[in-house]
Amino acid sequence: MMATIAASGATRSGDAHSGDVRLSQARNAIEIDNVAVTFGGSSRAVRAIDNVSLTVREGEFVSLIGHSGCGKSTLLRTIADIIAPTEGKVAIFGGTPAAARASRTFSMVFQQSVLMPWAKVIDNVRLPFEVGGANPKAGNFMDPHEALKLVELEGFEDALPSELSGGMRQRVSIARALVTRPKVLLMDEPFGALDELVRDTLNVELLRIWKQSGMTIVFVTHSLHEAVFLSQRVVVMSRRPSRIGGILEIDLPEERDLALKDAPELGHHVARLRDMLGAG
Ligand SMILES: Nc1ncnc2c1ncn2[C@@H]1O[C@H](COP(=O)(O)OP(=O)(O)OP(=O)(O)O)[C@@H](O)[C@H]1O
Repeated sequence: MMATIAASGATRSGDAHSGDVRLSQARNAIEIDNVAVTFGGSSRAVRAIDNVSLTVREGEFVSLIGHSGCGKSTLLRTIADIIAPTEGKVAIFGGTPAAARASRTFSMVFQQSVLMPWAKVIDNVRLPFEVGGANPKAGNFMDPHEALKLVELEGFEDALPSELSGGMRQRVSIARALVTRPKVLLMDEPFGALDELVRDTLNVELLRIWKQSGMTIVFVTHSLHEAVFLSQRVVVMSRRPSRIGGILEIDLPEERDLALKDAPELGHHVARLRDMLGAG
């Protein structure tokens, strides 16, 4: 049975898409309706996720956690139109994931920064305009220089990826994801390969960008602390075939800085998530 803990009634300010968004009045950004994904043929079939239903409101920050191999990436890739559900359906602002992909409604960031090693940072950020069919003049897109400024990489436009640290490379990936001004950002363990201090810095930067942009973010992580620090809701997935084991509402203050990472309130939420994972 799904456990939903403590409604937060969270509100957000600084929304760049539509003014202040009160989540309770927001549109549904993502609707996942009874989705199941089975990989492989009949003799080697793997049921990765089963009977998953979830609604993410516009402007919300939701994290997915669960044991390794439980299907977090599979669920995210189903939203991103990379994997077609075997059963059920996914809607993004009421349309199909394929339509959302075509209209650049979402961007995705992966654990490894997938950059072109021979191309300068600025050209990596411009990539969606070069190969993705996004016309910088047609849409309300961001200047690539502005995207680099947002991730605090001003001055590195002409550097090659090999000249950057792992954290800086991941910032380039985020800038590239932001350049099309997506309404939804799907992030699959984006900071999982980074050391804790860099991860902390990027967590704070991501919250700032989220607040400024008004984006909806779905974030996969193994780190319970990271999930609690960033999110308004954390979705706990059970072991495979994965279902939603519970959802924890994070009723922490809206303004979050690094001091919160060591605060007892955050620790209580982490402990609750650990219990929920144990029960899954
Ligand atoms: N393309 C694929 N073909 C076959 N099986 C797959 C494929 N992708 C994922 N799986 C299987 O589906 C299950 C869920 O995988 P998934 O990568 O979604 O888990 P995860 O929760 O993201 O794992 P982790 O936390 O370790 O990254 C696993 O058993 C995996 O082996």
